[in-house]
Amino acid sequence: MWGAPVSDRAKSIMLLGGGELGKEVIIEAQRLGLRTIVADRYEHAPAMGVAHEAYCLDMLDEEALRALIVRVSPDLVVPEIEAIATKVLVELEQEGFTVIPTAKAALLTMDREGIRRLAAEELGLPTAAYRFADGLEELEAAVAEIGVPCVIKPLMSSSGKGQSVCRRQEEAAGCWNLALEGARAKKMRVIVEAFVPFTSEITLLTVRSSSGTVFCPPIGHIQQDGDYVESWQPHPLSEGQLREAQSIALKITDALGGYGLFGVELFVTSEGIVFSEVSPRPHDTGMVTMVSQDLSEFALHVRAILGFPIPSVELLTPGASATLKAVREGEDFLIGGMDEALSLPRTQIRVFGKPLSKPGRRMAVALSSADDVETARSRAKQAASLLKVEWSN
Ligand SMILES: Nc1ncnc2c1ncn2[C@@H]1O[C@H](COP(=O)(O)OP(=O)(O)OP(=O)(O)O)[C@@H](O)[C@H]1O
Ligand SMILES: NCC(=O)N[C@@H]1O[C@H](COP(=O)([O-])[O-])[C@@H](O)[C@H]1O
Ligand SMILES: [Mg+2]
Repeated sequence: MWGAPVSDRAKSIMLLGGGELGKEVIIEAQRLGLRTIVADRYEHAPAMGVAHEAYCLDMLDEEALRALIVRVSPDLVVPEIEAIATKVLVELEQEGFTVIPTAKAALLTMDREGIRRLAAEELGLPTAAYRFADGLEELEAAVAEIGVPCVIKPLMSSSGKGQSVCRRQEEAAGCWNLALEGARAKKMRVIVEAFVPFTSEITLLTVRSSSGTVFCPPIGHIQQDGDYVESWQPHPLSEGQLREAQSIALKITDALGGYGLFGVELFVTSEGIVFSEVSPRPHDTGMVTMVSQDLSEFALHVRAILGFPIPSVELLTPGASATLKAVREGEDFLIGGMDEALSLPRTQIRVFGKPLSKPGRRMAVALSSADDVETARSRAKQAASLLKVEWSN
C-alpha cells in the first residue's frame, strides 16, 4: 500500500545509474505509482527524463553517495550500474536501508574478482580458468600460465570497455594499455580468462520474488568487442542444457539473495554450460523482453523488488533486438532512418535519449517479433541497420 507519488505516504525508489535500462525500470515503477528518483554521473541521463527527481554525482565518491542517499532516504536503493561505492551500500543496509537485491550482490558484482571467486571457488560453478594481475609483469606471467588465446578485462568495467583478446604472448602489453584506457576505476587490476570456445552464449533472466524463483526462456546473443549487438528469445537448448543452465543460475542467484531480476550470462559449449558473469539487475540483452514476454525484464524487476509474487513468466512471441551504436563523439547529432525502420512489420524502436554520442556508445535499439526467431532476428537487424546517428557537418 502506498500513497500518491508526491505525498508523504509515497513509496520511493532511487536508481543509482540512469541509462537505457534504468529508464525502462523507472517507467515500470511509474506505472505502479511509485515516486522515482535517479542518480547518475552526468546530466540528462536517459532515466532522468522520466523520473520525478534527478541528481548528478560521482557514484564512486563514498561521501557524496552516502550523503545523497541519506538525504533522499528512498524506500528502495536500486543499483543500475556496477561502478558504485558499494561499501556505502553495505553500511547503509546495516543501518536499515533496503538495497536491491542486496548490498552483498552489489559489492560482489561491482568487480569481476568478487563474483568470479564466489562462483568458482565458493560455489564450484564451471568457469573459464582465470588469474588476476596488478601490473604488466604480473599480466605477462598470467598470460603465460593461462595460455593464448585469453581474454583480458579490467576488474571494473562493463559493455566490453577495456576488454581485449590476447592471441599471442607478445600482445599482453597492448592489452594492458587497452584495459587502462577502458577501466572506470583508478586502481587497475585485470582478470585474465582462458578463451571459452563456445557454440553460443545466452542470458538466463532469473527472477527472485516473494513467490520463489522463476526463469525466463533463454536469450541468445551476439557480442562484438565485448558489447552486445543482437539478442533473441527463445534460444534453443536441449533439455539437459536448460537444466544445467537453470541449476547454475539458481545457485548463483541464491548466493546473492534478495528480490529482483538477475541476468545470468552463460556460455554453451560442447562440454557443457560455463558460467560467465551475472548482473543483479536487468540486462542489456534482455531488452528483447519488451516485445517477447507478457512482463518485460523491467516490469519483472520492479514487481519483484516491491515484494509482489511472480507466479509465472510467459513468452508471447519469438522476438529479437539489435542495437544502434554511434561512431563519433558530439552532442549535435540526429537519429535518422526511423521512417524506414518502422516500415518493417512488428518492429519498434527505443531511442534512449543520451545527450552525447561517443564511438561505440549504444544510442537506440530496434525490437522485432515474428512467428519464428530467425524472422524476428532478420527484422531487428534490418531495422537497426536502417537507423543512423547523423551529422550535419
Ligand atoms: N573467457 C571468455 N571466452 C570467450 N569469450 C569471452 C570470454 N569473456 C568474455 N567473452 C566475450 O566477451 C563478451 C563480454 O564479456 P563480459 O560479459 O565479461 O564483459 P562485460 O564488459 O561485463 O559486458 P557486459 O557489461 O555487457 O555484460 C562476452 O559476452 C563474450 O562474448
Ligand atoms: N552492459 C551494461 C549496460 O548495458 N548497462 C546500461 O548502459 C548504461 C550506460 O551506458 P553508457 O556507457 O552509454 O552511459 C547503464 O546505465 C545501463 O543502462
Ligand atoms: Mg557480460
